[in-house]
Amino acid sequence: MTPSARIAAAIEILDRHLAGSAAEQALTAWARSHRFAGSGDRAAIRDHVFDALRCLRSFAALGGAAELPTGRALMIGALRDAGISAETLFTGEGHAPAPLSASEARPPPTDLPPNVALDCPDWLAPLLEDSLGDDLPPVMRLMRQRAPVTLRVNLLRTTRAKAQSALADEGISAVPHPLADTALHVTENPHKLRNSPLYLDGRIELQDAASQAVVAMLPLTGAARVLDYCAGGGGKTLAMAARAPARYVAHDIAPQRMRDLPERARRAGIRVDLADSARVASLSPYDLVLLDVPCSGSGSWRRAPEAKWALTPARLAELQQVQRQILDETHEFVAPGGVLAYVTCSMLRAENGDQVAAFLRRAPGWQCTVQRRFTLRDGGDGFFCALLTRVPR
Ligand SMILES: C[S@@+](CC[C@H](N)C(=O)[O-])C[C@H]1O[C@@H](n2cnc3c(N)ncnc32)[C@H](O)[C@@H]1O
Repeated sequence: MTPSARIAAAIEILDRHLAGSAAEQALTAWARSHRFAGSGDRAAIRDHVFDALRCLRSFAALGGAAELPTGRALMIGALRDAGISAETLFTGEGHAPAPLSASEARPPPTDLPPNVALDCPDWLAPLLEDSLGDDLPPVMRLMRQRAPVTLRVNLLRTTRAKAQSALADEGISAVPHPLADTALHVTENPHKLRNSPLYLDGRIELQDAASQAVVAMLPLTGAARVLDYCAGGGGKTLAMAARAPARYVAHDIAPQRMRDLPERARRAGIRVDLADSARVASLSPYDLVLLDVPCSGSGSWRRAPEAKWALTPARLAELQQVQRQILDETHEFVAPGGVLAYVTCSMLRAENGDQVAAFLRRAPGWQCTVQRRFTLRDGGDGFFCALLTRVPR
């Protein structure tokens, strides 16, 4: 496919998304009806679509969208944002999009309002500013870019240096990431990872660097029993188990999310018990309970940009309620002297420090010993981790 034809495909997919389909669904539907498109075409089109979703407001404004964005406006805006003249690709020739109309060809505004330029929803700007202060503009600028591809090296199976060199032998370049001693930042050929023997035999996993840094903060040494209460796919369960031996118990309100965990654990040389709520209670107390709670995901909007635009004040309030509830229903599982680790991939104070402060007011006999927030400026996704210790009586 030509660059213009890829843009035309992205326009079609974005229009389908703007009409209500999830972006992944719209991409899959397009690929099914265009089987001639090769993997390189599909990857390039996907990049166009996700770039546009990350930068929805600014691209729409640069593309001259009136009220609501359209696929065409987004792609015209994307080209202008990259300093490329849209006329060179919107030629109408072959499979290229139709030439620009007179209104589309009008020069774009030169000074976009700050929330538009930063692709920040208006209602969220004050909340993000309250949380990030002067870091808001640089963090939101980074949020407009693609997320880095980062690996976690399974230290049970290899070392970071050996993994780096084995990857290089396969043509995959990676460099140590400063945020965690297990992290490698992939700088070349990330598309080769899925078929790499290192991935297939459990020596590496895809995992964000800040996510790994959070796991490195957990007091695992000497812990005999560890519960991952919101385990999901089990990324953090596996990362913990690769750091220190213990009995690892994984739970999730939606157990089907953990369906790949046994196979991933087997590949990684790790044992994990999957447990329902009754079993979680019967196995308590735990030395460490990890609560990687559901949240706005504001730290990972680069990877899931639809979530940035879908979040509403009502949904945020609902999430805060679930977070409170999870803290309240699990803290009794922690042994005296043990730790409740409260983690989000959010940068919003309302889901982080405010939740911890409110929990400490509700639950006497607990203290917060460590609290750290990561932003995109640290080199990974945005995360928050607070270690709450149950003071022995
Ligand atoms: C942030 S994700 C977990 C990601 C996972 N820890 C990882 O590292 O791959 C949050 C998870 O919490 C689960 N969840 C939501 N509400 C819950 C609840 N009340 N109790 C337990 N798990 C819950 C969701 O199903 C989701 O899988």
